[in-house]
Amino acid sequence: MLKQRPIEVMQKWHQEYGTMVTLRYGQQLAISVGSLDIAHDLVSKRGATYSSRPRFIIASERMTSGLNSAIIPYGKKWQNQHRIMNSLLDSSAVNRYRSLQDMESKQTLIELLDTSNFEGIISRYAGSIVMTLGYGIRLDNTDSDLPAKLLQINAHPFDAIGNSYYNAVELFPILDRLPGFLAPWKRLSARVERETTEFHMKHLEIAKSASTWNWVQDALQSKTGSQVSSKELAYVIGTLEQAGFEAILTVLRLLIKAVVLHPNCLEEAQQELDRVVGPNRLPTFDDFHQLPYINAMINEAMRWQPPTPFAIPHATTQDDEYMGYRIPKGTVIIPNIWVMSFNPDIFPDPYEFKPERWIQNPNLEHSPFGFGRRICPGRHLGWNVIFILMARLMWAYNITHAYRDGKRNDINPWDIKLTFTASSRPFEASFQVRSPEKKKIIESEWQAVCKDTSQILEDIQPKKTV
Ligand code: HEM
Repeated sequence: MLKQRPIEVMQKWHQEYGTMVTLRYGQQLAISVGSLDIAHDLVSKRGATYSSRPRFIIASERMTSGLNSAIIPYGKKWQNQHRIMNSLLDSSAVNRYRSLQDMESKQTLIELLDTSNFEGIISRYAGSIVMTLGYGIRLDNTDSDLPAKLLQINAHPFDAIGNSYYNAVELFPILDRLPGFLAPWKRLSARVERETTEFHMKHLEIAKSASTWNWVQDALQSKTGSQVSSKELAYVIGTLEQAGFEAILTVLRLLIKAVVLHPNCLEEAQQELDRVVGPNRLPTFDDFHQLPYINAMINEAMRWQPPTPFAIPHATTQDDEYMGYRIPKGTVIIPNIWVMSFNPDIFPDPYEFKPERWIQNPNLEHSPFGFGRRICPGRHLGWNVIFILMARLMWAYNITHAYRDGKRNDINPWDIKLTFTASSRPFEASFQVRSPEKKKIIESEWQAVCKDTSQILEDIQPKKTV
């Protein structure tokens, strides 16, 4: 059962007061929006007004030099960074990255033949894809500490945003003028800033001197990318690495949990895979449109336990009026994805994991990637990386509860770490290959696939026009 956490308190307020709940803390006004239509009306349709972020003195200005694309205000700097990110992540760019995901998902399949300890394995998968694209650095085994480091670097600013002690500084910015010995956050922020900058700069340099294509080199060849400073570019790519890695890992873990807890859904997915793909080959990206149930599972997982329950709060840059209400400049807008996801009028039995609802009603809508101009730029890559691995895992394996000393390791579906993001706490699962024939296919596919990072990057770089 859910416990009363701040997120559920807000849910109660929405049930009591309706789809828009106004909160006031100090001088700051915030509106939690619990309806998809209203979020679209405001954030998507009135993008010129609703695309900034609240001022984050500690998380943005101090900890990340005002350069973390996800939390900087709307304006020229964000537009430049957005242009760079978009050219690396629009759907045509993302389609070129498929061969890398093909190889990495095959490695994941082969690793699971020997162990069910999936956490390190999916972490390597997600980390290797973003680090290879970003910098040409492949993680070919689970020993690398880079995935853990990416999580840590990403956590610093977002933990600061969720920290009520630091929020006092955001509410009363005058506190930030206190001398260092009375303002301990300054020392901590300076350390975080140093570590984050060193981490991103180190990888930027590696990527620059790499012999093959990567995101850094791609960006440097563009007009905008060549005009921003090295430090800013290091942060743009670094933000993609940390945000992308954490989000992909969170959704993969969530889907594995959903599959273990809902064997009927795994069975349905396997029937679809057996029908469309058959026993003699792995699923590929070409099967995407013939696998609606797998796509419905991904949709439903992100609805059932939204990875970013409040998106990232937006802020208004001018006064506005909506349905007779005045919304002043500087209002924080919280697209409350959590509340939207559990609306029983749109999603009956909202706490149940029911992929079939997306098949029964193809017009069903939700928005796990946020809204408007700040919508997640990594959504196409994220979906592909998750789709191909889940399709292959469910084709190849039965994924069930783990047993220890004959006793089933039960999983509490709602054991979630809820901060700025919602991520399932570690749990165990068992992966058993579905047949000796499938094992052979996994082994032969892994043997045949090109594992040479340089060759793969060479092939996926944009083709020059002559
Ligand atoms: C796979 C699941 C993912 C989910 C559920 C997700 C979700 C989100 C959400 C809700 C936002 C905030 C949008 C808003 O402000 O309205 C966001 C922003 C962002 N995401 Fe994702 N994301 C995912 C994958 C990725 C990937 C793979 C990358 C990078 C490769 C990425 C990079 C970013 C960045 C840079 C932003 C900030 C955009 C801005 O402020 O302009 N995300 N994401």
